[in-house]
Amino acid sequence: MIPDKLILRARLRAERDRFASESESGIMAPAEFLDRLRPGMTVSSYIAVGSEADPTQLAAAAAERGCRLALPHVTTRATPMRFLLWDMTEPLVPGPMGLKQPPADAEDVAPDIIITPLVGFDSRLGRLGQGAGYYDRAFARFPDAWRVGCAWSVQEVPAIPTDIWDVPLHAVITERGMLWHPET
Ligand SMILES: Nc1nc2c(c(=O)[nH]1)N(C=O)[C@@H](CNc1ccc(C(=O)N[C@@H](CCC(=O)O)C(=O)O)cc1)CN2
Ligand SMILES: Nc1ncnc2c1ncn2[C@@H]1O[C@H](COP(=O)(O)OP(=O)(O)OP(=O)(O)O)[C@@H](O)[C@H]1O
Repeated sequence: MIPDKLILRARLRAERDRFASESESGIMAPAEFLDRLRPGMTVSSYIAVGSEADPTQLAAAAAERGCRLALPHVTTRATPMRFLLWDMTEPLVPGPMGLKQPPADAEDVAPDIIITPLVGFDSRLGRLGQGAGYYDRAFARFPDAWRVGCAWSVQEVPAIPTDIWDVPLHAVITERGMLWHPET
């Protein structure tokens, strides 16, 4: 039986905490990720909170290759997440749930690549997030963006339960490398 998303989320957060406290691993940019980057692309990253996998090396690699960086910005669940222009030197401001975000008056941008924090994933590139629907709604708004999840390898499970609104990822990057199906 496929466990319910709530139960799975709680288990995988605990798994992630344990892995992060025991491991020295970091996320590095795999060659297949670097191959996608083109100057002028807009790449949305995120600022890791707690035991989340830290995508800083992915964002830095994108900036080095001439991409513009963006970060997500949220206020309340009723308001869609925005993607705001950011360069790695600009200061961030505290947001809800311990997040660090660009100031609300930063420029809105349309991302070509969305690097997404994951609670869990499966080999079919199914994704489990925080459950607020921020990324699901963003993927519906930017259907042409390349969706790449970032996680620790211990966050992989045999099958993520899917709801009708779930949009699968194109790739997942962990400390072990990149999982994807190149024909997609
Ligand atoms: N680093 C990071 N930035 C992000 C997200 C994220 O998951 N991680 N988001 C993804 O949507 C958006 C913010 N949305 C969020 C929605 C819910 C919770 C949340 O419920 N957090 C739990 C604790 C989670 C944990 O223990 O790992 C909480 O505050 O109780 C956090 C962020 C945009 N920025
Ligand atoms: N395209 C959409 N438009 C409006 N609401 C949506 C859309 N997609 C998802 N939602 C809502 O958002 C919530 C998403 O729940 P779910 O448990 O699937 O989140 P998740 O995919 O794990 O996390 P997240 O998207 O926050 O990273 C659901 O309540 C769902 O009704």
